[in-house]
Amino acid sequence: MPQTSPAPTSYSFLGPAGTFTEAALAQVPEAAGKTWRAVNNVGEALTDVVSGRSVAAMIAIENSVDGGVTATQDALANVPNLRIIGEYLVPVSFDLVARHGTTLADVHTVNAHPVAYAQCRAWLDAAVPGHGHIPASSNVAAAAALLENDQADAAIAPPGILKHHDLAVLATNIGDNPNAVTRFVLVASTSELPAPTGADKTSLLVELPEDHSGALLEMLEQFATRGVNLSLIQSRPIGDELGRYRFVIDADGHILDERMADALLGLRRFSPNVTFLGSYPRADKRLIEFTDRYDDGIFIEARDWLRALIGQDPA
Ligand SMILES: O=C(O)C(=O)Cc1ccccc1
Repeated sequence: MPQTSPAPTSYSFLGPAGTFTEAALAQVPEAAGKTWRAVNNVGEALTDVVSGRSVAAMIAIENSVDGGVTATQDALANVPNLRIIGEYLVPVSFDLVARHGTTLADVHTVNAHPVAYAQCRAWLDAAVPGHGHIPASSNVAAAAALLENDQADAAIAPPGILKHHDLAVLATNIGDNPNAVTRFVLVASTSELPAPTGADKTSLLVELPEDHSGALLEMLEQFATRGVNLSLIQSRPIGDELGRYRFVIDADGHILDERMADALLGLRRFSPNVTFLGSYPRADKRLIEFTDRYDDGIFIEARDWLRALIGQDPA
């Protein structure tokens, strides 16, 4: 009998326990009661998915204060055959923690995940001027390291860290923006599309054709002429030479919406490299608004009209 490997059931997330990424995974009903695998970085999470070790991975993709999580955007560009199947929002706030006995005046070096550090910079500059920063792989790893070595005097950690580590809280709510939110995506290796809900998002990576004036405008026209609104557009260096960029794009709507499908056809004709990262329900469940002339029926009628003109009556 040929051996078939069992379908994966575990979910990977940036660990250890207590991270915001874990809180995002807790929002996924399908993950309840399954094994959760704590990993050290986005690359490891995606490798788990590609290798079939995990059914899906939860990764941070954007923060309302610090912007796109570039490590995630680049990893999604470089690991093929992945699809985003869900989006989740987690409000984030940060505490400064230290080993017992440390006071704020003793703090010279701070462990922190780079995305957390970027969100607490103003507070740190005021309260701990001249401090050094040691990057950590996650918010919880930053705190855990205080008990493993004495390279740093304090760490930026999520509220609730004391449930996981015997540390002292020096300050709470040190984030520069009290309304900070991080957006996470659940990534799987599947070609199955989540069903359209009317409140969907499509994520794409698009490269521009060789340098020519108006190329960016032409890319944007693919969306504008089909009534598709963009909620995110960010450039990232492709990495092979100076001055070459890909665009990370989130567009309102689902690939099964006619206007989005038509925009994708336009992009495919125009761009040397389009990656479809997925269509999935928006975390905020906000229904997509568009004017009547971009309704599915209008696209279908136009296609049927053309077919009739060339003698290919629709069946
Ligand atoms: O999930 C975590 O806790 C992380 O360390 C990643 C992160 C960093 C900063 C804000 C949100 C998520």
